[in-house]
Amino acid sequence: MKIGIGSDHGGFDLKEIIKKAFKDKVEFVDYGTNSKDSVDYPDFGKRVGEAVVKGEIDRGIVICGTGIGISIAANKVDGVRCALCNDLFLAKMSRNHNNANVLAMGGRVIGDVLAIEIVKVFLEEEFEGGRHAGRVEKISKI
Ligand SMILES: O=C(CO)[C@H](O)[C@H](O)[C@H](O)COP(=O)(O)O
Repeated sequence: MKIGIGSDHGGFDLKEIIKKAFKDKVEFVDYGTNSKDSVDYPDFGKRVGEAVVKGEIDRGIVICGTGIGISIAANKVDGVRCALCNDLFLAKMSRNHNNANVLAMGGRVIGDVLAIEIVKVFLEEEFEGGRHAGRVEKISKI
């Protein structure tokens, strides 16, 4: 699976940890940032969101300090369903019910071990379709 990943300075450390943890299982495309120097999270949410919609990557992961700003930015890209998941249940539901194509997390909110488990769930869980398909379709028409 080809995963795009991006962060601002608040998510940079966690981005690097996620890349290292999944390096044998996942092909990552890193959309930056590349250091802890202060940057603006909308730039990275946009890059990853656009890459998903263009089909350059299968799914995206975006990380800022809280996960809030970068998820809002990614969701501005038409076709993106970015879910801010700072726990395992939300990560599972984001795939099963919402067919989320981008995962957002807060690098200043959750620990490394939990974040790795969240990514694992996000990558493994599938969309259930059925009654959820029409709802997701309605989202795309908004
Ligand atoms: O959490 C964020 C936005 O929702 C970002 O990570 C920002 O970095 C956060 O707003 C804090 O910014 P700062 O410039 O590092 O204080």
